[in-house]
Amino acid sequence: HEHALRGRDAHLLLSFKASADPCNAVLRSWEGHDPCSGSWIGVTCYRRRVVSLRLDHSSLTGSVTPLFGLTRLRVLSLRRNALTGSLPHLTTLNNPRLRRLSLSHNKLRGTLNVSLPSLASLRVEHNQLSGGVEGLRLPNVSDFNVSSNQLSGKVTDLLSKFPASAFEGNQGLCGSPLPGCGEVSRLSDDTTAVSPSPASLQSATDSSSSRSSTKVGFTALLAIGISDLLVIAIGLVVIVGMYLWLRKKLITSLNGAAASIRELEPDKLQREEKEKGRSLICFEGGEDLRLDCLLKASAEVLGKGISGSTYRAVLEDGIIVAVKRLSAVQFPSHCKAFDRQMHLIGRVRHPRVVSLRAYCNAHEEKLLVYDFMPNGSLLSLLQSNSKFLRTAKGRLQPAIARSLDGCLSCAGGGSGRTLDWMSRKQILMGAAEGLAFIHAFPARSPLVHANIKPSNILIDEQGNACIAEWGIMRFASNFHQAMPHYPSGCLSDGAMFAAGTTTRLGYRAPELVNGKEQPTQESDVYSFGMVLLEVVTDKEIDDAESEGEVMGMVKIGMMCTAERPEERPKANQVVRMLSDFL
Ligand SMILES: Nc1ncnc2c1ncn2[C@@H]1O[C@H](COP(=O)(O)OP(=O)(O)OP(=O)(O)O)[C@@H](O)[C@H]1O
Repeated sequence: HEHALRGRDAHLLLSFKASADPCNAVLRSWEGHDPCSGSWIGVTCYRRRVVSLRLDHSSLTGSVTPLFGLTRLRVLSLRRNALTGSLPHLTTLNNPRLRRLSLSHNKLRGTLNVSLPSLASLRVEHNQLSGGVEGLRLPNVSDFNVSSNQLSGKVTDLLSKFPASAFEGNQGLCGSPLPGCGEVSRLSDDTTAVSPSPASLQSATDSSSSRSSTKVGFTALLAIGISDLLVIAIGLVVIVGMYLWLRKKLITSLNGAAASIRELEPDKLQREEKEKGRSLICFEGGEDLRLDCLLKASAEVLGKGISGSTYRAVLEDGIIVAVKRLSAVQFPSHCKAFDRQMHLIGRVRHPRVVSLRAYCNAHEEKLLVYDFMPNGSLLSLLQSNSKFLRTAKGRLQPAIARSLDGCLSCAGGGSGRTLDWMSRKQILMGAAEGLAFIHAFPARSPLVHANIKPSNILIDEQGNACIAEWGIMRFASNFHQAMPHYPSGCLSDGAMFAAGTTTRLGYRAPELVNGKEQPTQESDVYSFGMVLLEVVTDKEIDDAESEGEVMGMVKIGMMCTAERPEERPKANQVVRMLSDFL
């Protein structure tokens, strides 16, 4: 039975592929009948059943319907594609385990009917969904957004706890937290009530003219005047009295409230501080991560650097994340600025930047949870590509050679693939795009990566390079020691020569060597330039086509590694220059 269900998972994924990627451009790795072989991009399995499918920003088209036949699915994330069609009625019957459904920024139509107690996150903003929201029965959803669709009708009581931003951009939706449904019609009623019709105006004129024609005696006029004055005076006394009474009440209650806040505050703060210390602070896409689950997850060390160790953690639901455990020596304090920086990093979302999904800043533990990049780092690619390792492996006993493969994958998943010229250019371009995005991100002061080196350029499921681990190093206590420089002998001589560097500074810009200057966007460009020179001057490039281009790329590297920071190009200029080679 299980075997048949596995076969069904494969069949459903392949029928999704047929409509989503008809040209076989993105889902090329979806081949054969085993989605759990580890080679199908975006697919995560647990006990050989598909539990997660993440293919954001993948230019997919067609219908998502086949995917809802995956009965073990927990996470479905297909944001920013061009998916069309409607969503089927989702119930516990078909999708009993679905926890996260992220289909924002697509072209989905039809109505929303989802009754799933298991669902914790529903994001379908920026689609063309229509109809009401009464079909959403989601008692446990904590992350919800249906904004910028064509939904209409009243927001149900169950959903009214979400902020207005979760519903905005739907012309026809009304009711808390949006303006009330009756308000528009009441307003128009009021308008008709107060705006006099021509007929009523006519009759008012008639009656006033008839009054003026009536002769009223002086005594009567005096009596009317006095009674009017009396009414006004009484009214004034009542209003002043009420004002004084209300003012007194307000002051008493405010005093009481202030006193109670003062009394509660220390406790409350302590409690919050404690809770904060124990829990994860989650950002977009990490909403259902929990610290206890993370600590229980089976983990494997990916590597250890100056800033701490990184683990590959497989959570209960089969989701894989990378957890960076910051070294207590380098990051001993628990400062507010660190929290502010993490919140900033958690907001940065770009296909070429590894997303921070959550973090924990407790006194005894600082954990950063990132998307896991399954194809290792540029460092591992360069190493597994190196002649030394290949020739060494040739001379070794088969068993030892196999263990060398293992070592490479420990060091970040070295694939052993040949790094051809085109891949090198694409990796550099991806990293430059990620860096340019970080540099241009709006923030109070310019954002800086401060740790650019090949082990922080990671390769995602689709083979794209992404920039990782940025913005942390400025909190390291021994910041300058921790800055990216490389153990002598590792950076290729070609790169050192091209950069005109005689001393072994590695990726560290010369202005940072005295230990007084803080890293800047210019020093990031320097580090990137060193990486670029290393990638393009590698003796292993044996692609004849590349010969003419190498010199052009070296020129870019030399510009980036100019001695004077102000002479270096900006990251976005580097992107433009690199694009000429692609
Ligand atoms: N999100 C991730 N997905 C997959 N592998 C990762 C991820 N983050 C880091 N790694 C890999 O884990 C290994 C260890 O990374 P780590 O950041 O701890 O050390 P480092 O980059 O060598 O040094 P530093 O501490 O200076 O950053 C590296 O090979 C890195 O490529």
